[in-house]
This record gives sequence, C-alpha cells and structure tokens, in this order.
Amino acid sequence: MKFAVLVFPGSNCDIDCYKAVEEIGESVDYVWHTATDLSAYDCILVPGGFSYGDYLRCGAISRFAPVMAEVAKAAEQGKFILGICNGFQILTEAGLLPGALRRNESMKFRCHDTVLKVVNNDTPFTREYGKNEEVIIPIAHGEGNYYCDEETLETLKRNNQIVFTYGDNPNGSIADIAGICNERGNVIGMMPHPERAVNTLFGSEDGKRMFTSILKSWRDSHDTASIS
Ligand SMILES: NC(=O)CC[C@H](N)C(=O)O
Repeated sequence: MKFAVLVFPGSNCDIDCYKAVEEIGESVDYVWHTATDLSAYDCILVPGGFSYGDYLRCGAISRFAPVMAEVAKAAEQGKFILGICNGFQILTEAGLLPGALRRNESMKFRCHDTVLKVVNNDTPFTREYGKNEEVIIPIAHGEGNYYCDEETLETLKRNNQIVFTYGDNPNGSIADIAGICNERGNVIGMMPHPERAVNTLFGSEDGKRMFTSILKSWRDSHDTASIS
C-alpha cells in the first residue's frame, strides 16, 4: 500500500504523518501541492499546519492548489483521504466534507490532550477501535470550532458520519464534533492529531490504530493477507 503526504507552503505536521506511516511499515512519499497526478497512491494524508499562513481563512487558499483537483478525483475513485487539523480545514473548504471550522469559542489557540469518543468505528479509518471507545489524542488549533447548519447536522447523524466527538469540548464545536466523514466513508476530517499519538513515548499511542485501520481496509479490498 502506498501513502501520499501532501505538503503545502506552511504545512508543519507533514513529517509527523510521514513518520506515522513508517511506524506501520508502509511506503510513503511527500507530494508537493503543485502535483497533478496522485494515481500512484492508495491513501492521501492532508496534514496539519498553517498553509499559506492561514490567510483569509484556514485552508481557503490551499483548496485552490493544483493537487486538490487530484484529491477530489481520488475521493471519487474511493481512495482513502484523511485530513488532519489544517487538512480537515482544507477538505471542508474544498467541499469534500460538509461544514466549516471557525475560531475557537475561547478565541485562544488550544494545544493539549483530549479524550475522544469513537462514535463510528465502521469506517476504513476507525475499524480497529471499539464502538464508543474513549481514546487520548492531542489537539493543537485556533480554528477547530466545527459548524454546520441544522439540516447538515441531521444528515451527518442519520448517515452515521460523525466519527469522533470530544468528551470535554475544547472549542465550541456543534454537537461536540471532532471528526466527520463523507457519506461514502472514504474521506474523513478531524481536528485532533492521531499522527502525534503513535508511540507511548508521545504520551499516547491511541492514534496508531487509525493508520493500521487504513492498512487493513486497503488489504481487505485488495484481497491480500491481513496483518496481525
Ligand atoms: N495544527 C494545525 O493544523 C493548526 C490548524 C489551523 N491553522 C488552526 O490554527 O486552526
């Protein structure tokens, strides 16, 4: 299986994502935002950071990068797309996920561990977790306050698209939402950083199972031997 980690001017979690994939022993490349071909990749990681300095709105400029047309194509093909933090912001700006990320209610940048509930463990990204399992994954953002209108929220609930919720809501997100997926389940965005929780040395390895979930899902769909 081959992973791509997109890199925009101002990305700062690209190396963490790359290392997280290395932790699970898979192949990974950095892919610059000007790339126009993602056909070699099975999973696209859109990492966190401050792409284009968060000017206008977080992700509002990056979503026009040439590579984003390829991300849309990959999503259409059913490939796995994981947007983390600024990556989530870029995916909402690109219209690949519904809703928007606003300034934290506190108007402060929040950087600390959070307890997340795995609301939907029936996605390619979360199958290695138990339903309603609580995991510890850190956040680091100023604009993680997820918002969508009532109708969209009802749709998210009805389709089981709410993947993670916060135990102790750190940013004012509607319905305590920390992560959502598209209706098909192959595109997910989340504000917390699983790639910063892949080893007990980091304080938690609860994020690692997101990466092993992706690998298992890909292996199942490609009918190769499953990993232990
Ligand atoms: N760690 C990040 O990706 C930061 C996300 C974004 N720039 C914010 O502050 O909300």
